[in-house]
Amino acid sequence: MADMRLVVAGAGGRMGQALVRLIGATPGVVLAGAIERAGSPLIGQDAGRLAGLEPNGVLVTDDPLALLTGAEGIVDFTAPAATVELSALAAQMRIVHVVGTTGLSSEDMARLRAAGRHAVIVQSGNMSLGVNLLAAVVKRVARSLDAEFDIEILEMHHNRKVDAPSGTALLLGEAAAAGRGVDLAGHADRVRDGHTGARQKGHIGFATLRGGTVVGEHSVIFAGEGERIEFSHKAESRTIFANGALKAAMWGQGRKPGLYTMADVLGLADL
Ligand SMILES: NC(=O)C1=CN([C@@H]2O[C@H](COP(=O)(O)OP(=O)(O)OC[C@H]3O[C@@H](n4cnc5c(N)ncnc54)[C@H](OP(=O)(O)O)[C@@H]3O)[C@@H](O)[C@H]2O)C=CC1
Ligand SMILES: O=C(O)C1=N[C@H](C(=O)O)C[C@H](O)C1
Repeated sequence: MADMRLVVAGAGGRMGQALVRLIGATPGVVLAGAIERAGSPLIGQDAGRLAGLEPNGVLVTDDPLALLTGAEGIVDFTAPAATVELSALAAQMRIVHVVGTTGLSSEDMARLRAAGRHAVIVQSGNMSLGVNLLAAVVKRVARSLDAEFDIEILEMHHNRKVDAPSGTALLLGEAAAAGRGVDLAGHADRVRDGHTGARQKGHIGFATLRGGTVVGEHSVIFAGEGERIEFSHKAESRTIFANGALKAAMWGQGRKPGLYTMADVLGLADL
């Protein structure tokens, strides 16, 4: 089978550069294009050189439509508005759209679901194997512990991150809520400030730290009477996310259109 031709959206960003490097080193995929937003100073630059490699001849453009006609997939770690637009183009082209972008609203998710009628969309707040396994463990543990155990989710990221709580923290919160059989939206304490009153039983709390160059760290804490169970994941490199994203792209090729998650890709969905 011919190599899967992939376009990287946000190719000049932290994740975009990691993807360009990994695509160059991964059998079965080839870099078919690189996109940045209109007006970006990166337009016209060589994507390989931007990623710290030898020039690869793929020049960054702001015209996704032209690139996607010659591609089987797009890997997208950008911003919510861009991701929603790209999902509509992926639907038009009937290709695979891997969405790593976080900070998506429920309206954005509805747009991705609609695009999934025609495209294969794989969306996850964290593409790593470790975090998706952690989510499966958290769901299972939450099923066994009642609301006497308070669930708190703590995350830390680098000082350039723009959304909070992180996509991973929310994914872990969804897993905990699913294990408990409740909906996260009605049970999440995403921010605490001032005289909040005592903790509400059954709620899932989030705490956000930002600083330095931390790639991504998450802990889920089950705090009970006289004991505490903690599960953590520490990302040491962005390659783990890029690796998951490429796995998702190849998994999606030839699959029925739909909105999928990394749990589907990794065979963890029924845990
Ligand atoms: N799911 C996962 O496993 C992971 C998800 N992420 C998420 O991925 C996203 C990107 O993270 P990161 O790489 O660190 O961020 P960066 O800011 O480094 O990169 C984002 C890139 O996307 C570009 N961009 C913005 N709008 C558009 C557009 N309309 N078209 C094309 N490119 C665009 C930005 O350009 P400009 O700077 O000019 O705006 C920038 O180059 C975040 O939402 C982050 O949370 C990150 C790591 C793992
Ligand atoms: O912005 C980041 O850097 C990351 N974003 C994702 C998130 O919001 O959880 C995944 C990872 O933790 C890095």
